[in-house]
Amino acid sequence: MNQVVHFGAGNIGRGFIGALFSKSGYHVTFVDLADDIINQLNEKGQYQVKLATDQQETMTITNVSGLNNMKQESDVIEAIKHATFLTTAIGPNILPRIAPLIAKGLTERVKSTDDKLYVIACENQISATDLLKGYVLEHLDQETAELLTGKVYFCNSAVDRIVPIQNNQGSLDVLVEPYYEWVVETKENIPSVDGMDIVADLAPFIERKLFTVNTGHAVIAYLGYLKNKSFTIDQALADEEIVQQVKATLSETGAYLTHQYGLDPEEHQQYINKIINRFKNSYLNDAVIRVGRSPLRKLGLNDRLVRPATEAKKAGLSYTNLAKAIASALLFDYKEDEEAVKLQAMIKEKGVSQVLKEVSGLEEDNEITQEVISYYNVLKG
Ligand SMILES: NC(=O)c1ccc[n+]([C@@H]2O[C@H](COP(=O)([O-])OP(=O)(O)OC[C@H]3O[C@@H](n4cnc5c(N)ncnc54)[C@H](O)[C@@H]3O)[C@@H](O)[C@H]2O)c1
Ligand SMILES: O=P(O)(O)OC[C@@H](O)[C@@H](O)[C@H](O)[C@H](O)CO
Repeated sequence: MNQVVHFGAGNIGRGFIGALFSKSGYHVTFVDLADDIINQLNEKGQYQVKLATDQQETMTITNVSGLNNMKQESDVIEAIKHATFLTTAIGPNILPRIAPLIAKGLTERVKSTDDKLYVIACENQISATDLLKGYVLEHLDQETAELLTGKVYFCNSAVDRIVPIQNNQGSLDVLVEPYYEWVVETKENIPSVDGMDIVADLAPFIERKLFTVNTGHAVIAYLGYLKNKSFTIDQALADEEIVQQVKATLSETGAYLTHQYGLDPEEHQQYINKIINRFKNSYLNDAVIRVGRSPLRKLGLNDRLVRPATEAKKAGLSYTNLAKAIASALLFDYKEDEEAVKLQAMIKEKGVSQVLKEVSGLEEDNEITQEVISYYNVLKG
């Protein structure tokens, strides 16, 4: 049986990527540091993926097992030696931490086989696999790095499926939305996996996804949080002001995307409408505090808020609603979120303007910065 090593046995790992591989006839070895999940994967060897619909259709995911990367390093290396795919869905900030072990696995693998391995980071970040490759190369000597050529392929990807935080007392089962899209960039003839779409150029796909699904999601999460910290996304969308703000923001990202990639405006509008309907799914129970998580990452230069704003500005397009979205992200002060706590401490110590410079790469005299600050003061009240 073909093998996959997947880092991150969380919501997307179990509810999306692992599930697709299992359904395509692969054995999936999940690698995670959460003992409870790893033990259950090994004891049960299966779990359920349940769709967030009226009927709650359920699929059983089999041929799964788990390894703890902190305690079973040599087993992970062995698994990498025998895999066809190595995937991650662990969070972009964690990639540097798993890179040393992946490097060890690749070092052993290229000594023992010429079989091809496809590495795909399934994270909400532009060029996540390239970033992972860079971290891995830092841990390889020149000779081993050269041996990867023609044997190990690093493919960027875009993943789309809403999987909320699970409310099921530590069970392995995962509730997911029915919709999914997984686009992988490669020119190689890679083994087919049900649900994986191959493209030669990912840029329009990842930007369309990140600057529509994730920008829209962030607007609802941050404005929703300001209205009620315990809102879910669908509850926030019951507020007409938030609906209008999401639509206005997605018109701005839409104008940039159509300008940049020559998308058909009508088709893109249908894509936006479909996504707003996905957000309204009340079965998902998706908390604004999950969607707003890690605001420092989300305020990054290349992420869902700042990049479309800077790109729209460059193209002479409107970015005022994106500036408002950035301002609302700066107000995310959820105490259980490490990055939110850090962000608020930075704002208190240095002021918004300096934070925008350090976190988002926006200079003080940038017109975007000035708009963000004026919205920040209005929203702060
Ligand atoms: N949930 C979604 O709707 C969704 C959709 C598309 C993409 N994504 C992306 O997928 C990635 C994962 O998101 P998620 O929602 O599944 O998060 P999650 O928190 O449910 O899963 C992350 C998993 O990684 C594990 N982990 C963390 N640090 C680790 C380490 N050092 N070593 C090993 N395991 C470690 C955690 O224990 C957890 O099981 C993120 O990049 C996210 O942006 C999420
Ligand atoms: O995972 P994040 O923190 O980058 O973003 C939060 C949500 O917007 C995200 O998880 C979406 O649910 C997902 O990207 C849908 O495909």
